[in-house]
Amino acid sequence: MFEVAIKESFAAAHLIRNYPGDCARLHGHTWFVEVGIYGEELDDLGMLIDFSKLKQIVRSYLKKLDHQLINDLPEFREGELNPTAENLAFYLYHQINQVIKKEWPDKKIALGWVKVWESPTAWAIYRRGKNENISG
Ligand SMILES: Nc1nc2c(c(=O)[nH]1)N=C([C@H](O)[C@H](O)COP(=O)(O)OP(=O)(O)OP(=O)(O)O)CN2
Ligand SMILES: [Zn+2]
Repeated sequence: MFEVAIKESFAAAHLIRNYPGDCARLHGHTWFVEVGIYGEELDDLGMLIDFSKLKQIVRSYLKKLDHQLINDLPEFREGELNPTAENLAFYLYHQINQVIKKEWPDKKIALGWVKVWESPTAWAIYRRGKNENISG
């Protein structure tokens, strides 16, 4: 099995609702996002997926978050997801997975995981479910 990953970043503010401490107050981060793709077969160039193509897809979603207050986005408003690193990884996983499934309907590649770094010392990851096969 091959696996490739790319890393991108964006800057955004958030506050964690109901957090028992400082993180309940508005504050900002430079978030780093890593995205991993896996598959068994390489193309004629010897690539699983072109890094540049994968970066384009990821950037198109990070653009929506860049210089935003994440809590203002519909998916992260009151009553929806609390904007933790875990929930951002979950959200980005499902957004990016839709594109991967649409653009590679032959199922040669699959999204494996999305990792979100909230600071240089803390990250959260959302991984493809153990029971999801490559065509899931
Ligand atoms: N599991 C999670 N824990 C925390 C999250 C999160 O998203 N998932 N988020 C926060 C805060 O948003 C905070 O900004 C980051 O926390 P932390 O790394 O503790 O912040 P510091 O950079 O101030 O940490 P140092 O103690 O200076 O290393 C909190 N927890
Ligand atoms: Zn934070």
